[in-house]
Amino acid sequence: MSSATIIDGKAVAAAVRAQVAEDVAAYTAETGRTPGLATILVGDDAGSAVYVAGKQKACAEVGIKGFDHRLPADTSREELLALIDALNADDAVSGILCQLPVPAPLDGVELTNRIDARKDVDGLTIASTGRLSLGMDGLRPCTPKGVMLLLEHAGVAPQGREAVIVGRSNLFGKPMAQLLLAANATVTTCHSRTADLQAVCRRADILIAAVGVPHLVKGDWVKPGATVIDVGMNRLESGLTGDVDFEAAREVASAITPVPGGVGPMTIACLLRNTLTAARMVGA
Ligand SMILES: NC(=O)C1=CN([C@@H]2O[C@H](COP(=O)(O)OP(=O)(O)OC[C@H]3O[C@@H](n4cnc5c(N)ncnc54)[C@H](OP(=O)(O)O)[C@@H]3O)[C@@H](O)[C@H]2O)C=CC1
Ligand SMILES: Nc1nc(=O)c2c([nH]1)NC[C@@H]1CN(c3ccc(C(=O)N[C@@H](CCC(=O)O)C(=O)O)cc3)C=[N+]21
Repeated sequence: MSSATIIDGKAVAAAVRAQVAEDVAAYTAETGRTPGLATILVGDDAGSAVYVAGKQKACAEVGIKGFDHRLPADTSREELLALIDALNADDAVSGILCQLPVPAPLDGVELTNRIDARKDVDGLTIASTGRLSLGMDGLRPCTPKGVMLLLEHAGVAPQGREAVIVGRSNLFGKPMAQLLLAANATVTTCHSRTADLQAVCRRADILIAAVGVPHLVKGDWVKPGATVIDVGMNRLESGLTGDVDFEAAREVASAITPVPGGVGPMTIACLLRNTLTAARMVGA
């Protein structure tokens, strides 16, 4: 029985973070400035709080100053827009991230779009999204960018390959499709209305699951020799689980990411890198 190479996202992310730490030190020595990342977390979702804490801790480790804004779930739209305006104007803040989803009736798209495009370290504003789809340079969404780095690390070149993404969110699926298209893959994006999802998945040389349904992707959905990327982050009583049946898929795939320790750590590493890029753009 063959078994896939496990793509060690934790190790790749550690290497990216070490490089960012070096680059931040050089930037600070040269300019006398310290890059800063402001995170905005509205409400008390436990999962979101863990992610934001992870982001803040990672900042401290690479010499980026963290500004941790936590607000109650009933914070008004006006108050949040005013906070974002203040952060946009603050020279100590190079990057701003509004953790999604935000509690109803707040509009995550509206809030995200209030962020100055030069400080958009999540790459989720209309401007950044448009730049990506037009093939212009700019800040790219962290998780899709992290997946591209993992593919590169695993020696998987997307050019000419069939890439199938399950999930079409603005946060991940859509920008992932754009990055793979830019890298000359043939891209299919699936969602809850896709007919015969299993058959579409089986076409994939690169299969990416970002759904939020534990173990949706079964072993026999994977084409033998494919690369499988599991973006899913499902907090079950048994622990953190992805969207792929890892034990079954690893017997069929040639390379696969685990959960945890796969894509998640790359998201944070790419966020740090985007923050330094933003600092260079805004001179903060
Ligand atoms: N590792 C990381 O850094 C990150 C992890 N995540 C994780 O990835 C997962 C997806 O998150 P996100 O991208 O925000 O997705 P959303 O929850 O916003 O969307 C889920 C997508 O999956 C599709 N979908 C739902 N059920 C099915 C199904 N049975 N068959 C096929 N498609 C289905 C939906 O289709 P439709 O559009 O038709 O409703 C939708 O496009 C979550 O587990 C999340 O926690 C997300 C971002 C970063
Ligand atoms: N504006 C915005 N930007 C985001 O980037 C964003 C967001 N909103 N909302 C939610 C998703 C999810 N997300 C993760 C980040 C890190 C891990 C991560 O570090 N995961 C670790 C495990 C962490 C743990 O143990 O809980 C791992 O997979 O090894 C996971 C998920 C960012 N997101």
